Amino acid sequence: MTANVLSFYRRHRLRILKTSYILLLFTTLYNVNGGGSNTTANDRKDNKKSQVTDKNDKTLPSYQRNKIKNSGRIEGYSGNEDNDEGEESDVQALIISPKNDRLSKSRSGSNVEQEDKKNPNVSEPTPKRRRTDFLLKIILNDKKCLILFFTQAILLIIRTFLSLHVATLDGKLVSSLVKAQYPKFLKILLGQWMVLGIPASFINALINYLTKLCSVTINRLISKVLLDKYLSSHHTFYAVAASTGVGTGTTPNKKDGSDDDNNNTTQRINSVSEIQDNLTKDIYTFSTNTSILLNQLLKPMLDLILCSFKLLMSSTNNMGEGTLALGLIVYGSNSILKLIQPNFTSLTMKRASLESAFRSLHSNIHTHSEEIALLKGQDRELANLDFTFYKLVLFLNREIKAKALYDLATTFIIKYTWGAAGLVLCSIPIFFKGDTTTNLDEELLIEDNSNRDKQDEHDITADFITNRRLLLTASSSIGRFVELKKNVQQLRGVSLRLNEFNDLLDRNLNPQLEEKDTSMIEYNNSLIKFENVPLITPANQVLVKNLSFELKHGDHLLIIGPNGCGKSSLFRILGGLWPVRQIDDPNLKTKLILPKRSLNDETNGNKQECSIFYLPQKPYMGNRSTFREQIIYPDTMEQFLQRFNNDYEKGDKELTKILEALELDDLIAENLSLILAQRSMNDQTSKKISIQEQSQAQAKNQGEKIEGDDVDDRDLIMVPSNGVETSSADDAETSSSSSIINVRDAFDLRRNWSDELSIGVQQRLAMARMYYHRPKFAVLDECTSAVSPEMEQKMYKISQDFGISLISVCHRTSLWHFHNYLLRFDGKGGYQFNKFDPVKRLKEEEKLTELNSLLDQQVPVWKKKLTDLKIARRSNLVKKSQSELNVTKTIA
Ligand SMILES: Nc1ncnc2c1ncn2[C@@H]1O[C@H](COP(=O)(O)OP(=O)(O)OP(=O)(O)O)[C@@H](O)[C@H]1O
Repeated sequence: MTANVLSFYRRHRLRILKTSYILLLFTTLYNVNGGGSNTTANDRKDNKKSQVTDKNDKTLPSYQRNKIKNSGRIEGYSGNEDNDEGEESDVQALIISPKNDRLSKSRSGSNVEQEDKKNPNVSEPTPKRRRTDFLLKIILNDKKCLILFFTQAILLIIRTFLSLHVATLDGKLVSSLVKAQYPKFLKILLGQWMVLGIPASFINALINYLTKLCSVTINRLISKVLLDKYLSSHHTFYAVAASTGVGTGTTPNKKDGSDDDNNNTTQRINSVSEIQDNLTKDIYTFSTNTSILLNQLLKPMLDLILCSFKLLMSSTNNMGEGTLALGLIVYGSNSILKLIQPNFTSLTMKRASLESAFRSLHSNIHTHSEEIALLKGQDRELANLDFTFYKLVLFLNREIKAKALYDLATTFIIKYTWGAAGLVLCSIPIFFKGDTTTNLDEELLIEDNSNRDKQDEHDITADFITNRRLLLTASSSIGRFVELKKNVQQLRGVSLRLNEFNDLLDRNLNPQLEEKDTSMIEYNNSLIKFENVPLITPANQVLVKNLSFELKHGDHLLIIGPNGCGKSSLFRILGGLWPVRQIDDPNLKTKLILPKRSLNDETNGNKQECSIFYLPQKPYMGNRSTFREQIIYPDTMEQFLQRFNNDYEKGDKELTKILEALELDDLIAENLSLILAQRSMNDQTSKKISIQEQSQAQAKNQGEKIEGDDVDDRDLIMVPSNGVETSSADDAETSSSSSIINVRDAFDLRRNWSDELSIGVQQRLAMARMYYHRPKFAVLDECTSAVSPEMEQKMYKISQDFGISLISVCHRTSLWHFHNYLLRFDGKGGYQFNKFDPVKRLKEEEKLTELNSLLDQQVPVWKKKLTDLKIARRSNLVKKSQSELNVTKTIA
């Protein structure tokens, strides 16, 4: 039986060994991909362990901990050194939960239901399988990407064959060295080894180039898809920001400490920064890691297969079995490594989330620097920053600890255990030389003893070097597999983040919303009609149960009411930012008729006229855009040129007219003077540089070495000239006078508009925008609050002269006479909509004011008189009773 098996094995030895290698390789590969699920439990164990050890973590600067504790303003922070456990568990809860609870929520039933009930925009949770498709689909659907991967694969195969050839040449080289065969050595070195170097270097460089090209291509593809979705409509990016940013929490609540609460808080804190990271950092990391994936996967696989096959075919006996044994050792030790491997997927997600939270706080300070500075809120901000930074550092410490043990084990096992096993394998033919020749005829061996010895010596040296080299390659390939496992998990972490973001975008894509709303929404460019429309906030607060009114083009509506009654909310529904909800009463039908929202709607390539325009209290000023782009926003330059038949002058004239009407023509002069100042600065710099260049040339001629700060000065010349025409640097002295400057340059100037212009000027500039677009309806939400009363009157008057129907919220009665309809909210869910006679109403208001002031003046006077009278009456009574007493006394 044993003999049969042995003979079968001998007959099919090569096939059995090859199949075993491949099976072993694929099992290892499977572990690379499937390791994540196993490690979750380990990771939790790690986290628990580190939670205990980190309780006494003193690695943080004490000032941070003290600062956080002393501030006592962070919600829920115990502020007690002994009570670190609470804080730890809170931070831990935050860390354990994935970055974003969008995913975890979608897996936990009850939370989803509650959340979905609250937010009707949230659709059914997306199955996990769909998520994995998104990035893969993008890559697989792109031909260029596939070609790049395919070429990369071919090049990697060629490189592996070249490496094998180099290994064989190495063996031959050393063998000829040992035998002192110098001509043969030189022949192999120059004739084969060096020649092989040419294609090898070319292929290496090409692989590097293709990997980078692949990374850029994937980056471009994913960025395009996500950005297109993100900015697909005015609703999507607003809803995405609102859905992640709604909420008041700034720091986790320590005491209730539930995971979900913490998750929600993390999500809210991170929202803005998270989106930025998703659209920049995550895409970059994903594309870079994906582009090197093939290299990481294919190279070690090919190396392993080819090296082990080569070892199998080796002239040395039992080398194939030895390699298989080595493979089994590797498999076993790899399984041990798995036990202590941290979950890199979750580590990547958590780190990214905490980093985003920290960055988000920084950008918040940057955005609101003036307000915070005026409120002297730096201590509070520092405490918040410290707290967030503390959480990040705490997590990083844990991550380092978890990785350190793993790295230690990996290094020892890969470098030393596998290295030693490889050396033992290589030494077998040397130490057991007799065994390798047992099959040879003994007689022949005795006869050719001296010759065979020489031959064996040659074979053994060459084989040893070749085998050693092959084993080294195989061993480093297995090491790369272990690395690959880590990278694949990290890649999975990033792709989960991107998939979550994609799901969020999908949920907020406008078409879904419109589909739902088509029955309730109609478009009419000359009419705004609310029919039984409830005003409900995204937080489900009912502001007005049932609102109905109608406004035709040519009418002007004034909206008044107390703060928070829903004036701006009405505009949000009108602007399509909040969904239109169906009224509760089944007998009533909800309908909203409104003008077409978008300014940029195009039919057959022609831009349609603007139908509705919104002016908020704080106008949006796009920094880094030109003055012209500021006024024509959101139109592009192409649309501007199209409107004025490519005639800049005509367009700028129109803009100047608008600015003059708003008394903003000063801005043109201001821009021109800024350009002049900037240009003279540039002139001076170029003059300075030309002088320095001259002196440098002179110094060179004299053989002197010049030391100077010319590099810094050169940097100055990089300041953009903002389209100002300047003469050449040669006649720098005369350039100021000779250069031409015109109004067009003033409109081409780029400035930090939101920082450099006062709110009043910004409001006027926003009005200029409206005049430029000349919409049919304009929503003015306290948009003139920072403008002088005279200018305000002028602005409203011009608007009406342009035929714009105004829907305004304004507290000043001086603007009432511009309106003929009134919508009045009472702040308790009720409203009145009437025709509005401003003259009558104002007269009544004036009467009321007069009466009020009269009362204000008269009431204290009459009050005083009443008091005096009371006193007088009391004193009269006393006097009377005294006189009566006297009379009685006299009578008596
Ligand atoms: N994005 C939002 N999510 C949830 N609730 C909101 C949102 N925006 C506003 N609200 C709530 O809706 C209510 C009405 O807000 P709105 O801005 O419409 O008031 P307003 O009448 O314009 O007040 P004001 O005159 O002070 O501007 C407020 O209670 C506010 O808290």
